[in-house]
Amino acid sequence: MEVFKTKGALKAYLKPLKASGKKIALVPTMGALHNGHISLIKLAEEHADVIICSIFVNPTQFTDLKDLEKYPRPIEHDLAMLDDAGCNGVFMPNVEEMYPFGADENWYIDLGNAEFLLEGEFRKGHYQGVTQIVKKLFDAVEPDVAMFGQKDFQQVLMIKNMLAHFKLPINIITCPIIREDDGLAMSSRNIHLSERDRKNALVLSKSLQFVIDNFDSYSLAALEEKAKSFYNNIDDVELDYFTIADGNTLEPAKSKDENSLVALVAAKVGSTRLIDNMIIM
Ligand SMILES: Nc1ncnc2c1ncn2[C@@H]1O[C@H](COP(=O)(O)OP(=O)(O)OP(=O)(O)O)[C@@H](O)[C@H]1O
Ligand SMILES: CC(C)(CO)[C@@H](O)C(=O)[O-]
Ligand code: BAL
Repeated sequence: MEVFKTKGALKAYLKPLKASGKKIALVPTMGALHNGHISLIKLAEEHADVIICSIFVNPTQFTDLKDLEKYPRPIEHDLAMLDDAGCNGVFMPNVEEMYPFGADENWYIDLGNAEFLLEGEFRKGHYQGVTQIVKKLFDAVEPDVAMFGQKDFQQVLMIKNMLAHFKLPINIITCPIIREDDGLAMSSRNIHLSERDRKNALVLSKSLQFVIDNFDSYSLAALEEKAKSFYNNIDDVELDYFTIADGNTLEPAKSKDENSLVALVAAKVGSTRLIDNMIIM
């Protein structure tokens, strides 16, 4: 497995591969890898010949400095996992490589109204930062396909809107959420959970599963209310939102007949903010 710290070295590696017709997949990550990330690498193997994983903790998408500072960076462990998974190349630039004129460079694109809902409401400007770095990663790799996890449901929508904005010919593949045996969605931030937080964190997947299991039994409003009641009286868990939304607009679903329905949740468990979702249809 090759490791690249600069765009130049990465492009030099990819050029002959592209010239010989190889298809390139990009798997963007912020590192601290787990089996969710590895599932993206494995799925990429079904869509491309050469898999590039990027590891970059992007400062412009963090709205909370403490969250950025404590983001885990176990780089040796990450490289070993990627090598085992059969990844061909890792792009791990530093901040100067991605933001040569400083991380405060200008960036704003219209991502539609969904930018301001859910995560966008609680992490203002987050999706400008995400699309800014993903555009830079796309420019560096010029992949045929790029893999993203459904766990960040809204992120996939925002990246598709960014792609439409720039008319980029990249196939975006959304990968299913990989969970621990007890249902907790894998996340790099899970390592911050204390033993008690780890148990409490199950409320996210349980409340979502409740909606899936009882969808035919209650109205949308009753489903949402009952799911939210899972969060009453759990010490140290603070619900940011629980919503059943239209999967295309992320606006609250008006009826069960929408083309696409998804239940999404974000909650602070102890001091760790987690998100999760389940697609209803
Ligand atoms: N449990 C999971 N299953 C499948 N894909 C996942 C999972 N967790 C993260 N991903 C995807 O991996 C990619 C990189 O995500 P990232 O590096 O931010 O990891 P993460 O675990 O989501 O970390 P955190 O949520 O703490 O930021 C994203 O496309 C994300 O949606
Ligand atoms: C897509 C991404 C790598 C951009 O920094 C990040 O938001 C993530 O890991 O989901
Ligand atoms: N996985 C989404 C990246 C973030 O939380 O900033």
